[in-house]
Amino acid sequence: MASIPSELTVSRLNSRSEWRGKVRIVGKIRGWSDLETKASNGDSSPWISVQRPKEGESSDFVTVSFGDQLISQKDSYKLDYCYEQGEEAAQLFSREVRPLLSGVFEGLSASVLAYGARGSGKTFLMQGTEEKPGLGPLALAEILSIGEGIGGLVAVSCYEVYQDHIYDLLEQNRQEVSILEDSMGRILLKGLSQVPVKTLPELYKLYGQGSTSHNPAQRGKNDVSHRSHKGLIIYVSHENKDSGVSTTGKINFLDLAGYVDTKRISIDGSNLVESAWINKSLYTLQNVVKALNGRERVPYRESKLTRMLQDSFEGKSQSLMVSCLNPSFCQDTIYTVSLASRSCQAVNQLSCDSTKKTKSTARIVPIPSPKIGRRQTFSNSVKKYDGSQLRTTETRIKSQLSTTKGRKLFDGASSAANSIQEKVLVEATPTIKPSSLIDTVESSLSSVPFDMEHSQTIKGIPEAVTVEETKPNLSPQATEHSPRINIETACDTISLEEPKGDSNLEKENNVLVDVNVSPPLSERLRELSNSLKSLCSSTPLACEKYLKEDESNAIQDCKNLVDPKTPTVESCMLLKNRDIASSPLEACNVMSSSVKQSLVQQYLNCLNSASKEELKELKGIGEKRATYILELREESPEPFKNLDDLKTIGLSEKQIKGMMRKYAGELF
Ligand SMILES: Nc1ncnc2c1ncn2[C@@H]1O[C@H](COP(=O)(O)OP(=O)(O)OP(=O)(O)O)[C@@H](O)[C@H]1O
Repeated sequence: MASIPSELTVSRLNSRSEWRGKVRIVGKIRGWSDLETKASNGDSSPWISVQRPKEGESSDFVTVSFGDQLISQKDSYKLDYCYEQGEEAAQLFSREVRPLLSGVFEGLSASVLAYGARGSGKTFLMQGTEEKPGLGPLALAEILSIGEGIGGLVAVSCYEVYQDHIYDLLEQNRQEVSILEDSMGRILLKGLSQVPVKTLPELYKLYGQGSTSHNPAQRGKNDVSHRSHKGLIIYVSHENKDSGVSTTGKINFLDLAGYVDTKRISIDGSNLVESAWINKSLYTLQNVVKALNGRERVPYRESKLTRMLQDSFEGKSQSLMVSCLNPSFCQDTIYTVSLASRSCQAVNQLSCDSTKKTKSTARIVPIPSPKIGRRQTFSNSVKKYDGSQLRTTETRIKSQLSTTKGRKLFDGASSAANSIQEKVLVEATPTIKPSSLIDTVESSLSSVPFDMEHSQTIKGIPEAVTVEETKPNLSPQATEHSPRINIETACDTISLEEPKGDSNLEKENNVLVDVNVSPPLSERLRELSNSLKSLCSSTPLACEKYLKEDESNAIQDCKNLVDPKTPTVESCMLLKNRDIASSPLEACNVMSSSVKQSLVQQYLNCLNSASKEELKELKGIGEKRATYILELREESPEPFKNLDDLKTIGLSEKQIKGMMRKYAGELF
């Protein structure tokens, strides 16, 4: 029988004791570059110091401190470990990455993420050079040598995440990759090629090939800086000769784009959008890491980055986050390490309390086992719904508005995104195209929100859950790819925090979710989801169709839903409201929020697709803003995903709120 080398299993088992939570967070101080060594004239003492726990101390953490004549106070942060200058990728690999590999051979997923300020050595650590290979090549070399012994097949994918779009770097035309989820909850990356590799030089060749896609000459004129997250996935497939069961495991190496404080550094319009996307995905990632060991719903869907990593975080998967630190003064490095420390302490606080917790919320997500072939891509086994038109949104909104409270609707409208204690029951708000006014039974079902008070009256939602801030998932992608009602996602909890001054960090460290409360929210919501699904399935045709396996049939079926006997929007909403609301007033409130979201979404869709002349007719959008919006749309097809995104065109929160009030008021 082909078995996994015992030293790997042993090292993995040994490593588990160091793994307090699902995510281990370590620091890595970058070595001096040749240029820096020359410039420093021999005086190159780092501004970061690392204190390790003294013998006899109970703490396992290391403390990272910053001190320098340039900053007055000394800040210190706790991490699981910190690698100092002189400790290179090879050491980090042996101690942190090698232990993950046996899991990969067992069919599990793992991920290694490097993040940090610009120039903090992320690429050097992850990719390295041919002389000094980084973590990705070191892992591949080890996987190839083990794979050879057990007859395993190894393949790789390379991708980048640019402004919330994923591109295949091994395809010359930079094909866009879509994230799909099958009925088992497995994440499939449609359009991402997997190329078999047998030797390390083959990987370097592919890297070179992939990096030509980064060649500015091959990109558009607005694409000069092109900061993006870049990833390498190594897949290992092998068959257990005894059981005949074949498994595919994978390990994801992600070189995250550097964090830049856009408030501190002046950057031009296009870079601002780029940085905003990068920072948004980094905040989401931080929130995902914080939520992973808790009962909170993990907000994977808030960015493509975290969504695509979902199955590398779930189940038995383990992740390593390496916080890369500049050896000389860099404000963004302090911010990076403070994020790392917060995530680390959240993870560890939660894992310390794990003995008090009820059973884990983690699902074991089976990993797809594609047959690895030349440029093979995952086939799309997931149904997709094309948003067929049943009736006009306009009519629906007007009729809904007649039952709601007009102006009050938009108190706090600057954030459908920010409204505290607002919850969406299902994952996606309808995507309403101004031209066609799409409406669907599903999107109507999807647009029913409820607030925490309501949520606490629903069977299955624990009252003691503290949700700080929540926002509806307005992502059109979510609608596109996930036609089924998914209540868990709706309850994603994110903290919409801006980068804070470091003085606030201590305070924030204390704001943690009370983990002693049980049972897990996601589990209880899953029960609720199932009861709603059965409710839907008791109505003929409509809801059921989304669950069909065959995509084209489903699309055709949805198109056929013009049958007047199809359950109407109202009937579906009524059914739902009856479940959610305990009184007519509550039902009315639920409907109000729903209408508010529909209007917000319609407004955003208009910003994302209307002509310049139409844009200028919108309140608050003049000639300049309309031009800028068109520029933003050239860079990203849908730059406005929530009302907060209007800040990128220079509108304040107050202005956004005022605009939305007028917009809603004019309907009357
Ligand atoms: N351990 C090291 N020893 C010597 N030089 C290093 C080391 N790590 C990184 N460098 C050098 O520091 C510079 C920045 O490194 P790198 O490009 O990896 O940073 P980065 O964090 O990926 O930057 P960006 O965010 O801009 O992509 C490079 O010139 C690199 O060669």
